[in-house]
Amino acid sequence: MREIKLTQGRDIELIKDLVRRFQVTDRSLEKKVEEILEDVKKRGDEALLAYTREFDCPSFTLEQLKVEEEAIEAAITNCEAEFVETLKLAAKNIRAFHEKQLPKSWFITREDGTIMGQMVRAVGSAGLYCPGGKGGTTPLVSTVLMNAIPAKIAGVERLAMVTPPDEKGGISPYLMVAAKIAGVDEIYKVGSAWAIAALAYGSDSIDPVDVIVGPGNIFVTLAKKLVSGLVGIDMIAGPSEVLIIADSSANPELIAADLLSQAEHDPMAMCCLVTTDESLLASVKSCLEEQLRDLPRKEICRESLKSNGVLILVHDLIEAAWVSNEIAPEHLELYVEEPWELLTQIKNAGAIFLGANTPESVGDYIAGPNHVLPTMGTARFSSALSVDTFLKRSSVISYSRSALLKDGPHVARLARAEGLEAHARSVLKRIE
Ligand SMILES: NC(=O)c1ccc[n+]([C@@H]2O[C@H](COP(=O)([O-])OP(=O)(O)OC[C@H]3O[C@@H](n4cnc5c(N)ncnc54)[C@H](O)[C@@H]3O)[C@@H](O)[C@H]2O)c1
Ligand SMILES: N[C@H](CO)Cc1c[nH]c[nH+]1
Ligand SMILES: [Zn+2]
Repeated sequence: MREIKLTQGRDIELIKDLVRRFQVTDRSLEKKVEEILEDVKKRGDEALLAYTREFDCPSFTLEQLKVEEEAIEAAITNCEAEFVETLKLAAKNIRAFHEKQLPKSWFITREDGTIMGQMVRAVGSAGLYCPGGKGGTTPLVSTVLMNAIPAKIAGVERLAMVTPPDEKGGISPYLMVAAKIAGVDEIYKVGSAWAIAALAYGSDSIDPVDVIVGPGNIFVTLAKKLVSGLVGIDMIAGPSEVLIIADSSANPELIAADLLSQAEHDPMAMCCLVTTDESLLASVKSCLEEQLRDLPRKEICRESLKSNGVLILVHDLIEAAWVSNEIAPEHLELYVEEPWELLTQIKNAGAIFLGANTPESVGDYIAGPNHVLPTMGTARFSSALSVDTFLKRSSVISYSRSALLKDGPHVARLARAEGLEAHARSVLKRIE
């Protein structure tokens, strides 16, 4: 892991590559993703089949693309009762949290009788990306709930979920059970950038959607970025990130465990410790080595720590907050004696976890807030997936006769100042 000592105070040069991590993403990846999108736009299902065979399942056929209702029913019948209980508990907490986000339409009436307001409506359809891991080996079941529950609360009529198939062309039955609990309407076994293309442009088998949400690896993330504008997207929810601010009260074993919990997502995951205590750095390093030994995904963790793991020493917690605000991490843990006090210094982070009893994992699965979060520094300007992601607001305006008589001349004056005579006449014809 890289070590940085900010002994001379706020030296932005020393953390520049972390702050600009999105800009330094390999441009050739974006080019590759562009080609995939173009190919799916042109060839539709044929391209989906070719990429799926090349990357996920060599024997895949188009008949396997859509998950049949019978397969979903079988998954539900065969699923362990305890697992269903856990999913239902997570769903309940996620629903309770997101229901609070639902905004209302509103209208105001002026004295002259004009009515104005904002009408909130859900998008018609949403595409939900659920990561499957290489070859569908590690599906993120919890992400099904995080994607679908806010969409349902918003009132989206059609939820189409995509996830990569495994080597045999199947998907985890847990994904199907979660999809059923969350109210997903269609499930397609297709992943990566080509799945995003299918949701954006449509293909013979998959109708296009209005909004695409959900996290994914760098290919999924770049694809979402590129189709954004044609469809809505939630945000740049790429490879996971955690930044932990710790003081001398923190337990190095738990810091190491929390860093590894994100490192295991992806070789591109970013794990960062910012501390005021130099001795903690050494302890965390040895705890990482110790814990890595028997982790099933230790190779992914090692790669992530090697390429994107950083230990930063700072003078005080105010400086730690500055570092974190510059990096704008997806997840921020405040593992310090007075986390609520430190919270007042935090400006940019997707989700913030306070104190020794709040490992980031509780947010991944059960607490209730959404785990689909902005990465690569985009927490500077974007937020967690929410009910809002699936809503649009239309302005509503209704003029009375007396209001038009009063405002009409002003409209005409402004329109003529802009050289737009037709605008002026459309009002004047009504009041003259
Ligand atoms: N930011 C968030 O909110 C959030 C939440 C959960 C997970 N994540 C991240 O989501 C990601 C999930 O990744 P994953 O791999 O488990 O699942 P994934 O579904 O995103 O990626 C697997 C797909 O990518 C394809 N792929 C592999 N190599 C490719 C290549 N060279 N070109 C094109 N496609 C290729 C695979 O064939 C498969 O279809 C991780 O990075 C994780 O950290 C982020
Ligand atoms: N930590 C991920 C968000 O970066 C979410 C997740 C799903 N499952 C486990 N973790
Ligand atoms: Zn996680």
